[in-house]
Amino acid sequence: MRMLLIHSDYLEYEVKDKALKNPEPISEEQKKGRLDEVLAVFMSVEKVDETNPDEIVEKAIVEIKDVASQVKADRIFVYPFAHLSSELAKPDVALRVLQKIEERLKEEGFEVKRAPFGYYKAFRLSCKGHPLAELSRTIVPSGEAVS
Ligand SMILES: NCC(=O)N[C@H]1[C@@H](O)[C@H](n2cnc3c(N)ncnc32)O[C@@H]1CO
Repeated sequence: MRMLLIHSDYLEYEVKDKALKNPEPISEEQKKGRLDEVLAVFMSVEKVDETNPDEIVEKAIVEIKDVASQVKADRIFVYPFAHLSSELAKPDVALRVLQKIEERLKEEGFEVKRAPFGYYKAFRLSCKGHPLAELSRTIVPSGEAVS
């Protein structure tokens, strides 16, 4: 999994079009979303993650909690983003991983939104610009090589 973490004044999105034949079903309310004072986490779930999705979820939680504590963010935006890797996991695996990450972050006490999966979306983001405002992380299941 590749993650781009942006500490932001806000992130807002608007669903524009389907990017998959069968995108995640969403309500009218989910077609737009915004969080203020948020750690936006853009995530590409990778093929290698398919060997142990549950482990990837827990490794992602560790990394996100670490950055969130450093930048003092208690809101997280989980953002599916298929542009950080050329070796993407299948959509059904990727969606399950991202749904589980959302669920686990809520269990950890964060306020969380997750942008809809399988769509083209317009988004606006205001990066805070401090030294830790733009970070990336790469995680793989144990025993796998980072490509
Ligand atoms: N910017 C718009 C967009 O990325 N849209 C992506 C993601 O929402 C989602 N998606 C599909 N596969 C993956 C994956 N492996 N990891 C993350 N998201 C995925 O499906 C869309 C088309 O690839």
